[in-house]
Amino acid sequence: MFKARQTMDAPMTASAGRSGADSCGADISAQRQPDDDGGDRLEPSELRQPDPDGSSRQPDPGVSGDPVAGEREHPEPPTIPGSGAVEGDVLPWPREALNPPGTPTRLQLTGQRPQPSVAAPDPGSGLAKPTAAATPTTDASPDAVLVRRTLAEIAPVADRVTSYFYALLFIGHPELRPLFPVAMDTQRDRLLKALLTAADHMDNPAVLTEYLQQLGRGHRKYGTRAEHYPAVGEALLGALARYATLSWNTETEAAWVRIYSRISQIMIDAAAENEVQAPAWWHAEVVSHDLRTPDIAIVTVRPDQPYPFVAGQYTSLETPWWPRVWRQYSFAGAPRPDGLLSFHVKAVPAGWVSGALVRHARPGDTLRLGPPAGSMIVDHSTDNGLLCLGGGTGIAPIKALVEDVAQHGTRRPVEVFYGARSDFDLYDIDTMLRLQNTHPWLSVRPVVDDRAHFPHAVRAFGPWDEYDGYLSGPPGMIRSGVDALRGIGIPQDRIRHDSFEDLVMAGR
Ligand SMILES: NC(=O)C1=CN([C@@H]2O[C@H](COP(=O)(O)OP(=O)(O)OC[C@H]3O[C@@H](n4cnc5c(N)ncnc54)[C@H](O)[C@@H]3O)[C@@H](O)[C@H]2O)C=CC1
Repeated sequence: MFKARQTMDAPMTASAGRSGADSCGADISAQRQPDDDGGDRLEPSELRQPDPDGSSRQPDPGVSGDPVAGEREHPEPPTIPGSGAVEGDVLPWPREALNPPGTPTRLQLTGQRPQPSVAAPDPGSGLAKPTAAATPTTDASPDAVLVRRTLAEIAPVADRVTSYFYALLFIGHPELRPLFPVAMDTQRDRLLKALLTAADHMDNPAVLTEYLQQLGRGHRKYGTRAEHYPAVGEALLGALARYATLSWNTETEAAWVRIYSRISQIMIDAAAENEVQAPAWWHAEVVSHDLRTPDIAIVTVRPDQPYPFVAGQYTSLETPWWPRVWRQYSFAGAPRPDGLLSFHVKAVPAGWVSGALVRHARPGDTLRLGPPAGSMIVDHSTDNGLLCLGGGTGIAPIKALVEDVAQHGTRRPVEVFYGARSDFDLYDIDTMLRLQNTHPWLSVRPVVDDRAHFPHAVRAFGPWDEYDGYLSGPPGMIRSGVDALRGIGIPQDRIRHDSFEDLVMAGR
């Protein structure tokens, strides 16, 4: 172990030094919100809410405990959005389709209807589980075989590994504790999960590198500096050695040191490169708050400096009420000339950030935004149509994709299926139908379905062989949507959606 620890200092390279010198770690305390004094030592129940505008507004009364893992808010990669159309564009589906565009399709599912697909494990739960490729195969590298053996061994005790990892980290390096949220209960495994997920995919360098670069850039907003990485590596190896007793030996430890050195170096380099191009975070003032249902708000903000992004991407967002608790939201529109950004936020049960954004944010409040991320963007190198499935607030990036196609002025058919559990939940249908009226190449089909069969509605339409798929919504809908789109003939490599883990696993 000692040897391993020494070896893990390797990532401290020239670029690492650059990164550390003036990184946001120093700035973050300057940016800390008024309520943040000593906050990281408080338990959630002790939290006092700030009152940034002097009013008595308080965060979500429904918040009794911890942030919920499912709060995207956006499935976070463990811690990855003028028309030239001519009227009369021919849309490649039969006109005898069930309902005309714009008419809600009600799925009266019977025995004859498509059955729900078998859901894959929830990527949001537990540590990185060894994937199909975790089974040693002849083409897996020797290090990958060793690393996956460890992952398989610790999977059943994931919670304990996580607790031990953070205990080691914070006891050995208390100076790192303030970089993490006050309440770690559901956030705590994001870092570890990211590392283990990366390790599990070490034989897929293209995907791994892109993922880690994004992770490295994204960590700048937390105040992460290059010199923090060895401490994390020590805690990682300490936790693995403690719980993978059967597979842990010198050889395995050396393999983990090599992979962690690679992981951390890619993250450090990406952060250093990004530092000269972009701020670690942006401040953004809420300029409008449109409560569409009691639980869903469209929040529009004005960043304090230009915010470059591409339609289909998402960002991380921190409210003044819950410092260092970040959640991800997709941009609900393509970049616009006035620079404003909109987000669709649904207050989920016990959702700290979502509750605060829906129930307490008001014009004049200031949020923080992390860098843009995500690769669910329009492929402009093809003329293929876009088959888009947006479930619930997952319609937000789909709207951005539609605006993007419109801005490019191409005549590509775009077919949007907008799924919701009830008519009431189709909170943005008017906007989507307005877009449909403006753009002849666009069709919007609301699908009201509360039995999780929504993605299979596409089967009744088509043909879809000249379409690319874009999926956005709850993780289960994405998984079921991938199955449905593959079932109607769209190859995997033409199906786009967020979530690194889903992408990697589906790509094997
Ligand atoms: N707000 C944002 O910017 C974005 C949000 N998301 C995600 O979208 C989700 C939206 O949640 P809600 O609005 O509550 O959606 P919801 O739970 O009400 O579901 C929306 C639609 O998806 C269907 N569905 C749900 N689970 C399914 C499953 N397992 N298989 C097949 N179909 C399923 C439902 O039947 C419904 O038609 C959240 O998970 C959020 O993280 C995704 C992208 C962007």
